[in-house]
Amino acid sequence: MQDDSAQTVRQALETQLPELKARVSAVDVRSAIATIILTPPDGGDGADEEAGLRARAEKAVLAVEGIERVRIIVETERRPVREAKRSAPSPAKAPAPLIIAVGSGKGGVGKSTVAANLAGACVRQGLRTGLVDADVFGPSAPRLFGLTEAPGLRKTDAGIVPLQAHGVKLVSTGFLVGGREPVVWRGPMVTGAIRQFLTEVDWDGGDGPLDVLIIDMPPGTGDAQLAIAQGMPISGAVIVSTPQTVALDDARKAMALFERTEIPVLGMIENMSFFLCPHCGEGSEIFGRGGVRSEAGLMGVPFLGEIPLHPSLREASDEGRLVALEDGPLARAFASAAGAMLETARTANRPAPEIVFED
Ligand SMILES: Nc1ncnc2c1ncn2[C@@H]1O[C@H](COP(=O)(O)OP(=O)(O)OP(=O)(O)O)[C@@H](O)[C@H]1O
Repeated sequence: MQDDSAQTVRQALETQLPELKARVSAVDVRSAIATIILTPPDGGDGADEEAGLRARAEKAVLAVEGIERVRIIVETERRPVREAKRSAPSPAKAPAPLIIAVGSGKGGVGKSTVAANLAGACVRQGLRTGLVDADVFGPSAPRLFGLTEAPGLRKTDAGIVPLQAHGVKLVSTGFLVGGREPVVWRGPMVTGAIRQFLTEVDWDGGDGPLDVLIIDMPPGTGDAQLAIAQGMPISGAVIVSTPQTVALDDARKAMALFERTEIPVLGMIENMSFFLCPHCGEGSEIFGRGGVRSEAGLMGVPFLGEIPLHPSLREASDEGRLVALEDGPLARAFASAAGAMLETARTANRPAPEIVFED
C-alpha cells in the first residue's frame, strides 16, 4: 500500500515536472505525509528558480489523493560512504561510552517502539540515556515520547540542545518539522542532518555525560543506513524482528549491513513474539514465537529477549508513554532485554586483557 502511494507520488512529480525527473532520489509516503528527497540542482539554477521548482513540486504532490503534507529534502552533500568513515569522530569525542544502534531490515516491526522502551529501561536502571531518532523518512520519537507539540531544536555554542522526556534526552528530525505546513529542508540534509545529530549534540548540557546512547536506525539496509553506521563509533547493534520468515529474511540483511561495517551485532530481540491477552493474561503464539531465537542461534548471535504483542503497548506509544517505565509484563520484558543488551555491549566493549610478562 505504502509502496503504491510512493509510486503514485513519484509518477505525479515526474509527469508534471519532467525537469525534476533525474533529481528524485527517493519518495516515501507514510500517514498521509510524502517525503521527497531531491539531489541538488546542477550548478546553473538560481535560488529563485529552485524555490519556484520546489513550490510547484509541492503543489503537484499535494494534488495526489490522500497526501496531506509534503516534505521536500534537498541533499547538498552526498559523500561516498568511505569518506563518511574518515570523518567519523574519534572515540575520545564519542558522546557516550556505549552507543547502541537499533535496526531492523524492514519497517513496521516495532523497531522504534522497542528502541524508545529500551532507552526507558536504561533510565530505569539509573543510566543517563540519550536517543537519536535517525529515521528521516518517518521520525517517530515525537509521538513515542509525547513531544508532537514540542518546540523545535535550538543550537547554542555548545551544540544542538536535545529535548528531554521520560528522563531520555533526544533528537529527531521530527523536531525540525513544524506544524502542518509543507517544509522545505535546506542545508546539509539527510545524511548531513543525521551526521549533525551524531556529532554536534550537547548531550551533557551540565547534567553530566551520557552513559548510553541509543540510535533508532532508519528501516532498510541501503546507503543511508551504511552512512549512519559509519558516522559514529557504534559499540554494537541490536536487531529487532518479528518471528515471521519474511521479517527474518530482512533481519538477516540488517545483520549483514552491520557486519560489513565491522559493528558487532549484540543480539536480536523478538517483537510481537506472542499475543498477550489483555483480559486473561494468557499468551497465544500467533506469529510462530521463537523464530528470532532460532535465527539468532543460527547466526551465532545472542538472543536478547522477547516482547509480547499487547494492545497497551500500542496505546502507550500513541499517548507518548513508555511502558518500560511502568509496571507489568511489558516493563519486565523490556527490563530483561535491556539488561541483556547492556551486558553484551559492555562485554563487547571491554578492552582485551593485556599480557604482562614478569621477569
Ligand atoms: N509489541 C507490540 N505490541 C503492540 N503493538 C506494537 C508492538 N510493537 C509495536 N507496536 C505497534 O506497531 C506499530 C509499528 O511500530 P513502530 O513504529 O515502532 O515500527 P517501526 O519498525 O519503527 O516502523 P517504521 O520503521 O516503519 O517506523 C506502532 O503502532 C506500534 O505502537
